[in-house]
Amino acid sequence: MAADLSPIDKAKFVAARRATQFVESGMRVGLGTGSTAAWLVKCLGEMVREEGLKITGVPTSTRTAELAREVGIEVISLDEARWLDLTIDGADELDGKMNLIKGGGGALLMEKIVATASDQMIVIADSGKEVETLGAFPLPVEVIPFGWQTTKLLVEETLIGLDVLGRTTQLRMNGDAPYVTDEGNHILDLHLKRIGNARQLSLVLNQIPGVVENGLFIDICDKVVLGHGDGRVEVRDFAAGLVSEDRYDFLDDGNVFTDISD
Ligand SMILES: O=C[C@H](O)[C@H](O)[C@H](O)COP(=O)(O)O
Repeated sequence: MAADLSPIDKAKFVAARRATQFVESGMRVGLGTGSTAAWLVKCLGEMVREEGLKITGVPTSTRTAELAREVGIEVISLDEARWLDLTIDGADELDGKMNLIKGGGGALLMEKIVATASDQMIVIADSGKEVETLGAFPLPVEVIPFGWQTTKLLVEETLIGLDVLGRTTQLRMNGDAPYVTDEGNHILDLHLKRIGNARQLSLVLNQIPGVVENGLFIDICDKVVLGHGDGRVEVRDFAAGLVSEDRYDFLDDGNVFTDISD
């Protein structure tokens, strides 16, 4: 599964693979969206098929639902599960307090609902996603299509009084048409460059009529599994700091080896 990967894909893969160590049989697991989460779903699928792992997955997008079914993971809805043991998902940016920007792939709304409905959220990412201050990655804000231009103006007006460096907002496009999320909404990408107070920004954005949710995940993530291009992978816990650092070796036959002790 891991033959001939570029360094960035290696980093994503080892983060995903290491995170599977936190998944136990019987768990209800929130399955994230994006290229890193796709590795996770593939690794979990392999464990279901070859090692008898028994889990039910709650996907955070139609893309992830399709992939999960394809690799053999039983899929249920959040309404069926109600509450989850664990969610594992990627991120576009993460800071030292484990606050995140998510939604680069348009799945922020379902991702935030699923992560919040979980006892624990683990973020898997390549080390390039780590930043000192959030904001270089454009912040996705999901808005309902009705009156989106007015909502955009209100968002821009709101940004004037806040601690951000840039204030450009753009409707996300899919070719010539506005991008439409799984829930039928549009996305405004906010180019803020630097977000001084992410908690305040998140609260203020969600008060604007027409805004459904924003991509700031504050105090939601409990653990980060950070992969590096050379196969190293760090596990960090919000409470304990750095918990472990392991290294995966990529063998010529495409197999991956490590001796993780926990
Ligand atoms: O909407 C998409 C999600 O928030 C993704 O988890 C995020 O964009 C990271 O994706 P990737 O793992 O592809 O960088």
